[in-house]
Amino acid sequence: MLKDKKIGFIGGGNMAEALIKGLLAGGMPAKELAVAEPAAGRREFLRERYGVNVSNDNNAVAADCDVIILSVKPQVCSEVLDGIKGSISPDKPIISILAGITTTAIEAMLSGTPRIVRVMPNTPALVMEGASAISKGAHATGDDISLTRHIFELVGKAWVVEEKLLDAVTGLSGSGPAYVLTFIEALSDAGVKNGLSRDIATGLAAQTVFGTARLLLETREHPAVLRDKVTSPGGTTIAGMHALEKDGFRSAVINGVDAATARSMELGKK
Ligand SMILES: NC(=O)C1=CN([C@@H]2O[C@H](COP(=O)(O)OP(=O)(O)OC[C@H]3O[C@@H](n4cnc5c(N)ncnc54)[C@H](OP(=O)(O)O)[C@@H]3O)[C@@H](O)[C@H]2O)C=CC1
Ligand SMILES: O=C(O)[C@@H]1CCC=N1
Repeated sequence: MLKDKKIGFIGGGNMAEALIKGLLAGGMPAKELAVAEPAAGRREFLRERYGVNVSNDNNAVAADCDVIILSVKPQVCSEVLDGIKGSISPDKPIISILAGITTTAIEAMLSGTPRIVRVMPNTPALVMEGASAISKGAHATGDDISLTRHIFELVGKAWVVEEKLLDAVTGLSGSGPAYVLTFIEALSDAGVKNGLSRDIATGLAAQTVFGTARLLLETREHPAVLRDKVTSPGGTTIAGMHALEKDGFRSAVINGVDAATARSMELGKK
Protein backbone atom coordinates (compact mmCIF):
# COMPACT_ATOMS: atom_id res chain seq x y z
CA MET A 1 0.00 0.00 0.00
CA LEU A 2 2.93 2.34 0.73
CA LYS A 3 5.00 1.08 -2.19
CA ASP A 4 6.78 3.95 -3.91
CA LYS A 5 4.91 6.48 -1.78
CA LYS A 6 7.02 9.21 -0.23
CA ILE A 7 6.08 10.40 3.24
CA GLY A 8 7.06 13.95 4.18
CA PHE A 9 7.13 15.27 7.74
CA ILE A 10 6.69 19.00 8.30
CA GLY A 11 8.48 19.39 11.65
CA GLY A 12 11.22 16.98 12.74
CA GLY A 13 10.75 16.90 16.51
CA ASN A 14 10.12 14.16 19.06
CA MET A 15 6.95 12.68 17.61
CA ALA A 16 8.19 12.82 14.02
CA GLU A 17 11.33 10.98 15.13
CA ALA A 18 9.29 8.32 16.94
CA LEU A 19 7.27 7.73 13.77
CA ILE A 20 10.35 7.74 11.51
CA LYS A 21 12.14 5.18 13.65
CA GLY A 22 9.06 2.99 13.81
CA LEU A 23 8.41 3.25 10.06
CA LEU A 24 12.02 2.30 9.26
CA ALA A 25 11.81 -0.67 11.61
CA GLY A 26 8.51 -1.58 9.92
CA GLY A 27 10.27 -1.84 6.56
CA MET A 28 9.79 1.64 5.06
CA PRO A 29 12.92 2.59 3.05
CA ALA A 30 14.71 5.70 4.40
CA LYS A 31 14.84 7.20 0.91
CA GLU A 32 11.04 7.41 0.91
CA LEU A 33 11.01 9.54 4.05
CA ALA A 34 11.67 13.29 4.07
CA VAL A 35 11.65 15.81 6.90
CA ALA A 36 11.37 19.59 6.76
CA GLU A 37 12.89 21.05 9.89
CA PRO A 38 14.24 24.57 10.59
CA ALA A 39 16.97 23.63 13.12
CA ALA A 40 20.19 22.69 11.29
CA GLY A 41 21.49 20.54 14.17
CA ARG A 42 18.27 18.61 14.32
CA ARG A 43 18.25 18.07 10.54
CA GLU A 44 21.79 16.74 10.69
CA PHE A 45 20.90 14.43 13.57
CA LEU A 46 17.91 12.96 11.70
CA ARG A 47 19.91 12.51 8.49
CA GLU A 48 22.86 10.88 10.23
CA ARG A 49 20.92 8.62 12.56
CA TYR A 50 18.11 7.51 10.24
CA GLY A 51 19.37 8.21 6.71
CA VAL A 52 16.20 10.13 5.82
CA ASN A 53 16.11 13.10 3.44
CA VAL A 54 16.14 16.41 5.28
CA SER A 55 15.38 19.94 4.16
CA ASN A 56 14.91 23.43 5.50
CA ASP A 57 12.17 23.99 2.96
CA ASN A 58 8.60 23.07 3.97
CA ASN A 59 7.35 23.79 0.46
CA ALA A 60 9.81 21.42 -1.20
CA VAL A 61 8.84 18.55 1.11
CA ALA A 62 5.12 19.31 0.73
CA ALA A 63 5.44 19.38 -3.05
CA ASP A 64 7.69 16.28 -3.39
CA CYS A 65 5.93 13.85 -1.08
CA ASP A 66 2.77 11.82 -1.69
CA VAL A 67 1.63 11.91 1.93
CA ILE A 68 2.30 14.85 4.23
CA ILE A 69 2.49 14.40 7.99
CA LEU A 70 2.05 17.67 9.79
CA SER A 71 4.16 17.35 12.96
CA VAL A 72 4.80 20.87 14.19
CA LYS A 73 3.48 22.29 17.46
CA PRO A 74 -0.19 23.35 17.37
CA GLN A 75 0.87 26.93 18.17
CA VAL A 76 2.62 27.35 14.77
CA CYS A 77 0.04 25.45 12.72
CA SER A 78 -1.59 28.37 10.93
CA GLU A 79 1.74 30.03 10.09
CA VAL A 80 3.11 26.73 8.72
CA LEU A 81 0.00 25.93 6.67
CA ASP A 82 -0.11 29.45 5.31
CA GLY A 83 3.45 28.97 4.09
CA ILE A 84 2.85 25.64 2.32
CA LYS A 85 -0.70 25.89 1.05
CA GLY A 86 0.47 26.79 -2.46
CA SER A 87 2.62 23.63 -2.63
CA ILE A 88 -0.01 21.11 -1.61
CA SER A 89 -1.81 19.57 -4.54
CA PRO A 90 -5.39 18.45 -3.81
CA ASP A 91 -4.62 14.84 -4.78
CA LYS A 92 -2.59 14.04 -1.68
CA PRO A 93 -3.67 13.37 1.87
CA ILE A 94 -2.43 15.49 4.76
CA ILE A 95 -2.16 13.71 8.08
CA SER A 96 -2.14 16.01 11.09
CA ILE A 97 -0.89 14.73 14.43
CA LEU A 98 -1.35 18.11 16.13
CA ALA A 99 -3.05 18.01 19.52
CA GLY A 100 -6.35 19.84 19.60
CA ILE A 101 -6.45 21.26 16.06
CA THR A 102 -9.58 20.03 14.26
CA THR A 103 -9.78 18.91 10.65
CA THR A 104 -12.29 21.74 10.06
CA ALA A 105 -9.76 24.30 11.32
CA ILE A 106 -7.04 22.85 9.08
CA GLU A 107 -9.39 22.77 6.07
CA ALA A 108 -10.17 26.46 6.66
CA MET A 109 -6.45 27.32 6.73
CA LEU A 110 -5.93 25.69 3.30
CA SER A 111 -7.70 26.32 0.04
CA GLY A 112 -10.13 24.07 -1.85
CA THR A 113 -11.19 20.74 -0.42
CA PRO A 114 -8.05 19.36 1.24
CA ARG A 115 -7.99 15.71 2.28
CA ILE A 116 -7.21 15.92 5.99
CA VAL A 117 -6.83 12.95 8.30
CA ARG A 118 -6.26 13.66 11.98
CA VAL A 119 -4.28 11.20 14.09
CA MET A 120 -3.30 11.18 17.74
CA PRO A 121 -0.29 8.84 18.07
CA ASN A 122 2.07 8.42 21.02
CA THR A 123 5.82 8.09 21.52
CA PRO A 124 5.99 4.29 21.99
CA ALA A 125 5.68 4.31 18.17
CA LEU A 126 9.48 4.63 18.45
CA VAL A 127 9.58 0.95 19.44
CA MET A 128 6.60 -0.04 17.29
CA GLU A 129 4.26 -0.18 20.29
CA GLY A 130 2.39 3.04 19.59
CA ALA A 131 -1.31 3.59 20.22
CA SER A 132 -2.98 5.84 17.65
CA ALA A 133 -6.51 7.00 16.98
CA ILE A 134 -7.49 8.19 13.51
CA SER A 135 -10.34 10.47 12.36
CA LYS A 136 -11.49 11.46 8.90
CA GLY A 137 -11.80 15.05 7.74
CA ALA A 138 -14.70 16.09 5.51
CA HIS A 139 -12.84 15.56 2.20
CA ALA A 140 -10.57 12.62 3.09
CA THR A 141 -11.37 9.42 1.21
CA GLY A 142 -11.77 5.87 2.44
CA ASP A 143 -8.38 5.13 0.83
CA ASP A 144 -6.80 7.98 2.81
CA ILE A 145 -8.06 6.36 6.02
CA SER A 146 -6.80 2.92 4.94
CA LEU A 147 -3.39 4.37 4.05
CA THR A 148 -3.19 6.26 7.37
CA ARG A 149 -4.20 3.13 9.25
CA HIS A 150 -1.53 1.19 7.40
CA ILE A 151 1.15 3.78 8.32
CA PHE A 152 0.23 3.87 12.00
CA GLU A 153 -0.19 0.09 12.23
CA LEU A 154 3.43 -0.22 11.10
CA VAL A 155 4.34 1.48 14.39
CA GLY A 156 1.78 -0.07 16.74
CA LYS A 157 -1.99 -0.37 17.09
CA ALA A 158 -4.53 2.00 15.58
CA TRP A 159 -8.23 2.68 16.04
CA VAL A 160 -10.55 4.78 13.86
CA VAL A 161 -12.75 7.03 16.03
CA GLU A 162 -15.14 9.94 15.58
CA GLU A 163 -13.22 13.19 15.64
CA LYS A 164 -15.14 14.48 18.67
CA LEU A 165 -13.37 11.76 20.71
CA LEU A 166 -9.84 12.78 19.75
CA ASP A 167 -9.40 15.20 22.67
CA ALA A 168 -10.16 12.34 25.05
CA VAL A 169 -7.68 10.14 23.15
CA THR A 170 -5.07 12.90 23.49
CA GLY A 171 -5.65 13.12 27.25
CA LEU A 172 -5.45 9.34 27.63
CA SER A 173 -2.96 7.77 25.21
CA GLY A 174 -1.33 10.79 23.57
CA SER A 175 -0.14 12.14 26.90
CA GLY A 176 -0.36 8.72 28.57
CA PRO A 177 3.32 7.74 28.25
CA ALA A 178 4.18 10.66 30.57
CA TYR A 179 1.82 9.38 33.28
CA VAL A 180 3.08 5.81 32.92
CA LEU A 181 6.72 6.90 33.07
CA THR A 182 6.01 8.93 36.20
CA PHE A 183 4.33 5.86 37.70
CA ILE A 184 7.36 3.72 36.83
CA GLU A 185 9.67 6.33 38.34
CA ALA A 186 7.56 6.43 41.51
CA LEU A 187 7.60 2.61 41.75
CA SER A 188 11.36 2.71 41.33
CA ASP A 189 11.72 5.41 44.01
CA ALA A 190 9.66 3.25 46.35
CA GLY A 191 11.96 0.29 45.65
CA VAL A 192 15.03 2.43 46.36
CA LYS A 193 13.40 3.67 49.58
CA ASN A 194 12.98 0.06 50.63
CA GLY A 195 16.61 -0.87 49.90
CA LEU A 196 16.75 -1.92 46.21
CA SER A 197 19.40 -0.51 43.87
CA ARG A 198 18.07 2.03 41.34
CA ASP A 199 18.93 -0.28 38.49
CA ILE A 200 17.07 -3.27 39.82
CA ALA A 201 14.14 -1.14 41.06
CA THR A 202 13.63 0.53 37.63
CA GLY A 203 13.99 -2.82 35.84
CA LEU A 204 11.42 -4.48 38.12
CA ALA A 205 9.03 -1.51 37.79
CA ALA A 206 9.25 -1.28 33.98
CA GLN A 207 8.93 -5.04 33.47
CA THR A 208 5.94 -5.13 35.83
CA VAL A 209 4.14 -2.45 33.80
CA PHE A 210 5.10 -4.07 30.49
CA GLY A 211 4.14 -7.59 31.63
CA THR A 212 0.85 -6.46 33.14
CA ALA A 213 -0.10 -4.56 29.97
CA ARG A 214 0.67 -7.66 27.91
CA LEU A 215 -1.31 -9.90 30.28
CA LEU A 216 -4.31 -7.59 29.94
CA LEU A 217 -4.07 -7.33 26.14
CA GLU A 218 -3.58 -11.06 25.65
CA THR A 219 -6.24 -12.31 28.08
CA ARG A 220 -8.73 -9.52 27.23
CA GLU A 221 -10.01 -9.80 30.80
CA HIS A 222 -11.37 -6.78 32.65
CA PRO A 223 -8.52 -5.17 34.67
CA ALA A 224 -10.45 -5.77 37.90
CA VAL A 225 -10.59 -9.53 37.22
CA LEU A 226 -6.81 -9.71 36.77
CA ARG A 227 -6.23 -7.49 39.80
CA ASP A 228 -8.29 -9.86 41.90
CA LYS A 229 -5.90 -12.68 40.96
CA VAL A 230 -3.00 -10.71 42.50
CA THR A 231 -4.91 -9.80 45.63
CA SER A 232 -4.70 -12.52 48.29
CA PRO A 233 -7.09 -12.29 51.23
CA GLY A 234 -5.31 -10.62 54.13
CA GLY A 235 -2.20 -10.26 51.95
CA THR A 236 0.17 -7.55 50.77
CA THR A 237 -1.66 -6.31 47.67
CA ILE A 238 -4.89 -5.35 49.42
CA ALA A 239 -2.84 -3.42 51.98
CA GLY A 240 -1.04 -1.60 49.16
CA MET A 241 -4.27 -0.91 47.22
CA HIS A 242 -5.98 0.44 50.34
CA ALA A 243 -3.12 2.90 50.93
CA LEU A 244 -3.11 3.96 47.25
CA GLU A 245 -6.87 4.56 47.23
CA LYS A 246 -6.65 6.54 50.51
CA ASP A 247 -4.22 8.84 48.69
CA GLY A 248 -6.64 9.21 45.76
CA PHE A 249 -4.72 7.09 43.20
CA ARG A 250 -7.60 6.45 40.80
CA SER A 251 -8.99 9.95 41.24
CA ALA A 252 -5.58 11.49 40.56
CA VAL A 253 -5.32 9.53 37.28
CA ILE A 254 -8.83 10.54 36.18
CA ASN A 255 -8.12 14.18 37.06
CA GLY A 256 -4.89 14.05 35.04
CA VAL A 257 -6.59 12.67 31.92
CA ASP A 258 -9.44 15.20 32.34
CA ALA A 259 -6.98 18.11 32.54
CA ALA A 260 -5.07 16.95 29.44
CA THR A 261 -8.35 16.43 27.53
CA ALA A 262 -9.50 19.93 28.49
CA ARG A 263 -6.16 21.37 27.36
CA SER A 264 -6.48 19.60 24.01
CA MET A 265 -9.93 21.21 23.56
CA GLU A 266 -8.47 24.59 24.53
CA LEU A 267 -5.65 24.29 21.95
CA GLY A 268 -8.33 23.72 19.31
CA LYS A 269 -10.12 26.96 20.23
CA LYS A 270 -7.11 29.25 19.79
N1 LIG B 1 5.38 14.38 21.73
C1 LIG B 1 4.32 13.58 21.83
O1 LIG B 1 4.27 12.67 22.65
C2 LIG B 1 3.15 13.79 20.92
C3 LIG B 1 3.04 14.92 20.15
N2 LIG B 1 1.94 15.08 19.33
C4 LIG B 1 1.83 16.28 18.50
O2 LIG B 1 2.91 16.25 17.59
C5 LIG B 1 3.31 17.57 17.28
C6 LIG B 1 4.80 17.69 17.48
O3 LIG B 1 5.09 17.44 18.85
P1 LIG B 1 6.57 17.15 19.32
O4 LIG B 1 7.24 16.32 18.30
O5 LIG B 1 6.50 16.72 20.71
O6 LIG B 1 7.15 18.65 19.26
P2 LIG B 1 8.62 19.12 18.93
O7 LIG B 1 8.73 20.53 19.39
O8 LIG B 1 9.60 18.11 19.42
O9 LIG B 1 8.63 19.08 17.33
C7 LIG B 1 8.16 20.10 16.50
C8 LIG B 1 9.25 20.36 15.48
O10 LIG B 1 8.76 21.28 14.51
C9 LIG B 1 9.81 22.21 14.22
N3 LIG B 1 9.29 23.45 13.69
C10 LIG B 1 9.04 24.64 14.33
N4 LIG B 1 8.60 25.56 13.46
C11 LIG B 1 8.56 24.95 12.24
C12 LIG B 1 8.22 25.40 10.93
N5 LIG B 1 7.79 26.63 10.71
N6 LIG B 1 8.32 24.52 9.92
C13 LIG B 1 8.75 23.24 10.11
N7 LIG B 1 9.09 22.77 11.34
C14 LIG B 1 9.00 23.60 12.38
C15 LIG B 1 10.47 22.40 15.56
O11 LIG B 1 11.76 22.98 15.38
P3 LIG B 1 12.34 23.92 16.58
O12 LIG B 1 12.47 23.05 17.78
O13 LIG B 1 13.64 24.40 16.02
O14 LIG B 1 11.31 25.00 16.77
C16 LIG B 1 10.51 20.98 16.09
O15 LIG B 1 11.66 20.29 15.66
C17 LIG B 1 2.52 18.51 18.18
O16 LIG B 1 1.53 19.13 17.43
C18 LIG B 1 1.94 17.61 19.24
O17 LIG B 1 0.68 18.06 19.67
C19 LIG B 1 0.99 14.12 19.19
C20 LIG B 1 1.07 12.98 19.92
C21 LIG B 1 2.11 12.74 20.88
O1 LIG C 1 1.88 17.41 25.40
C1 LIG C 1 1.39 17.57 24.27
O2 LIG C 1 0.73 18.59 24.00
C2 LIG C 1 1.57 16.52 23.21
C3 LIG C 1 0.25 15.99 22.71
C4 LIG C 1 0.11 14.62 23.30
C5 LIG C 1 1.42 14.34 23.86
N1 LIG C 1 2.22 15.35 23.77
